[in-house]
Amino acid sequence: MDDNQSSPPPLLLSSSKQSSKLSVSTSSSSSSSSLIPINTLIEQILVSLRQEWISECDQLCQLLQRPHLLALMQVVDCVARQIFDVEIFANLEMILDNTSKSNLKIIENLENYDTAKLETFLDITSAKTMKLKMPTATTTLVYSTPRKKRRPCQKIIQVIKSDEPLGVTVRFDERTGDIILARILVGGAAYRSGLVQVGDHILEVNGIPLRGRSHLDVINILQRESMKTIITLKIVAMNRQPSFDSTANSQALKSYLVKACFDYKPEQDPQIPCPSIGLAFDKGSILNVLNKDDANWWQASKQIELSTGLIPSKRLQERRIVAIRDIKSQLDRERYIHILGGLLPLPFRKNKWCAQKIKKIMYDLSDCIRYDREEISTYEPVARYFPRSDHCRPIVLVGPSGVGCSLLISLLCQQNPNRYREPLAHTTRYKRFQENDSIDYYFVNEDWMEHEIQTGNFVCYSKYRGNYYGLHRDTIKQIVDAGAVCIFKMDAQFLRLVHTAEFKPYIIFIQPPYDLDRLIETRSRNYYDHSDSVSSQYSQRKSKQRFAYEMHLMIYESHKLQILYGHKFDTTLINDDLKETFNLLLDTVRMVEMKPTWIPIAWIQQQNKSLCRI
Ligand SMILES: Nc1ncnc2c1ncn2[C@@H]1O[C@H](COP(=O)(O)OP(=O)(O)OP(=O)(O)O)[C@@H](O)[C@H]1O
Repeated sequence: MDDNQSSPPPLLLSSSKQSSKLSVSTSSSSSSSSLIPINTLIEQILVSLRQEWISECDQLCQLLQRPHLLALMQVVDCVARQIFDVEIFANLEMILDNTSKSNLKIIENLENYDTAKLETFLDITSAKTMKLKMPTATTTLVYSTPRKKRRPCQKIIQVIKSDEPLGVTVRFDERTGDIILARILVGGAAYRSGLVQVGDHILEVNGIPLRGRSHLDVINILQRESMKTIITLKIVAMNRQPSFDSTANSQALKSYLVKACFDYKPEQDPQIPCPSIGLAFDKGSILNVLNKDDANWWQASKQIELSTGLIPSKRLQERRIVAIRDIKSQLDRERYIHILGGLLPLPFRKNKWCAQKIKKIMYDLSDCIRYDREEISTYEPVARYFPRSDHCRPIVLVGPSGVGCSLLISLLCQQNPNRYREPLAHTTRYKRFQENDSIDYYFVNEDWMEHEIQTGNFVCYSKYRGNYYGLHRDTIKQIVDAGAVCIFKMDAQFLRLVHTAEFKPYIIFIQPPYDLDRLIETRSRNYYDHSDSVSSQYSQRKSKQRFAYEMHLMIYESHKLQILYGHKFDTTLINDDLKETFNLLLDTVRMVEMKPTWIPIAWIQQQNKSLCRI
């Protein structure tokens, strides 16, 4: 390069200024012909910085070593070479680690590079780098044929990534035989490269031509090659935007958080376009939905993991649930039932005591009178709720009969009676001699109670031996207004009456251990202590059978509750060892009091609406 040349490339100039300040001896400033690549300059600056004992130098070192910055600098060097026509690449192999022969070919082809396009590419890459946190390094090189009039240009692109998948799906055009990019996962390696777009045609992958092969062959090749760290694609770029479309990108990144109301295992889903990029999740997981462009398959990531995957859209999942519910044949139900999520195989063998019951519970949801068929839960939009001093979220325990909800509540209330309080129930039963009104129960007359039930003031109620028992919403409100934590158990079928913006309850499911022997072991001492005295061996055996049957039923009931109402549970505690369960309960309740928790976004919207009305 001529010394008198008016405008040297800005990045090179700034680098050499920097280097002189840090006393790096470079020959770049003295002679134009010995202009050195930026990457070499950076290495020299790093050597010099590492000799300094200043924390800022450390930070600068880290910045300069970022893979994306280095990738950008490689491209800048290429551009500089084109513009200034100087030999700046002394050693091509050094520029690209792991350079294969095909990569060298790409570099050779850079001779014919369209500089304007390279600059566009730089814009794209830098814009993406600014917008996204990148968990893995993605380096991209691009070679494109000169664009002829109205003809889409062919490109060879290269993505250097970790062992993550490339993050794309393809579809086949049966008419033309083209293999077309159908979907690019937000945040995936291909997305971060910014070099491919939905609609591009893929001609080759790592030098293997794809056209003319069977679908299965193409899928196998793509799956195998896309897991490699360096992947080179020959594509025909269709419908390209002239420059990076930042609005489209920000649209794609507009995410929203949902709580999953079903379990999902992509490898068991026969309909997913590509199981390896599916996102597995459990009921209750919080998902970040990043892209809803496809009506059937959304793109989402989990809260803790950054990688994006495919999940069935709300519409698709709702349709499947409805379809599966109406399947008549038992065999088909068993085949597709996993798509519903949560319908687990039984954890123990059927026996003569409950074989009939099993079938009903597991497969005849339509027969279950408690099940609300109108409610199809797939994803529930959620928001964070920060603890407030004027509203402690009530804690509701739900579980199969006999699992231990009452015992846990009484232990918690004994631990701190001022902080944890159980609301008193109402009853129409007559007051017994030793009982006191407002201490044992609120004793009320039947007309009043029926009227209150009609007006929806009882959050749960039942009739036992001709008498009503129930929990009035005012009794819960009184405890909440007093600033205490209201804790009570309730039948799951009434959850919707209390699962409201007014109370914002935190629902804990108390589950028995699903190991039947363990359940019998933990509960048996209690049972035999309290069971009637047994005289003969026969009646003892009968009593044991009856007890085992009850434990069976508890597990069944628990499964059923999880299937039907699991999406409403905030957490699940397994009541195995009583002391451990109690400690877990205490930790959970304290966590709800002190830390942010997830609530349905609808509760916040409802509250805002009612504030507006005021
Ligand atoms: N972890 C445990 N280990 C041993 N026994 C337990 C455990 N949890 C509960 N129990 C016992 O199980 C019995 C039933 O408990 P509890 O009455 O609390 O159940 P519940 O869920 O309230 O049932 P229900 O709704 O039918 O009243 C009690 O005798 C209790 O002592």
